[in-house]
Amino acid sequence: MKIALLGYGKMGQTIEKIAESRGHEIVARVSSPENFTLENADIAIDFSIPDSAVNHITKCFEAGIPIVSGTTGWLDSYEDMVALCKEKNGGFIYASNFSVGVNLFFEFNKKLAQIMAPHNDYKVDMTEIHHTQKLDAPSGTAITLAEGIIETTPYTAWSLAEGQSIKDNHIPITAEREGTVPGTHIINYKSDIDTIILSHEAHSRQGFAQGAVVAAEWLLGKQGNFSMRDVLGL
Ligand SMILES: NC(=O)C1=CN([C@@H]2O[C@H](COP(=O)(O)OP(=O)(O)OC[C@H]3O[C@@H](n4cnc5c(N)ncnc54)[C@H](OP(=O)(O)O)[C@@H]3O)[C@@H](O)[C@H]2O)C=CC1
Ligand SMILES: O=C(O)C1=N[C@H](C(=O)O)C[C@H](O)C1
Repeated sequence: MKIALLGYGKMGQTIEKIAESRGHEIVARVSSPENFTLENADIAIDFSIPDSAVNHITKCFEAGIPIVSGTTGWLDSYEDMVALCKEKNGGFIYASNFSVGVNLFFEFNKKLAQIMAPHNDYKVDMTEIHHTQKLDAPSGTAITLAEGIIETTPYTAWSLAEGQSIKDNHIPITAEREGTVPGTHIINYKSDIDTIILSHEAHSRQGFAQGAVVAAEWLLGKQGNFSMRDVLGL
């Protein structure tokens, strides 16, 4: 595959190595808002910044290039991008986290939430820990985890825990920024008697990048809006 990398920072560069090791060619490395060309690309992989994601996705649909989007922090426009994908017969996968381990963790999270739903003596809270360069909070992964809990429990929303009191039916999410941490997510169910903890700790960016390349290989030649559940057959 000929791949355009939209965003060539920590993730773009890790994806480049993995894509080349799997026999793909990088035909564009984009790291500025200036006009860029998708000429010669079979597919685009976007790991850039929240403010550029919608523009990147729109340009790909207009150029008929399928796009794998890993950028977080732009999800207010997600439904618009899904509609545009349909209108333009595009190919699209967004995932807040492309690693296989985290996608399994998403499934465990939903199952645990289902089991915990009747036990209202347990209160849920979440902590995500990332490197200090991260622009958005909470992480996209934490938002996906919260949505997985909201599906089957009396919780109706999530709120960033920043000292103020949080409504009983909101899931508090604490976002910590520390050194170079690639990504850690911890879900606590706490009662007066005990705490149940489900956690995932990424050791590097390898899993995110590998998952994005696998998603791109899977998406090539398909039309529609897909998820990592489709890619992994979950
Ligand atoms: N879904 C997933 O599995 C994962 C998602 N992410 C998400 O991916 C995104 C990128 O993460 P990461 O690589 O760590 O971040 P970096 O800051 O390392 O890289 C961002 C890149 O985007 C570039 N950029 C800035 N503005 C634009 C623009 N307007 N158009 C194109 N490129 C631009 C930056 O260029 P410059 O350096 O010149 O500013 C830089 O190359 C984040 O949103 C992060 O949350 C991260 C890991 C996994
Ligand atoms: O910015 C990061 O680094 C990461 N972002 C994603 C997110 O917001 O969930 C995925 C991963 O946790 C790393």
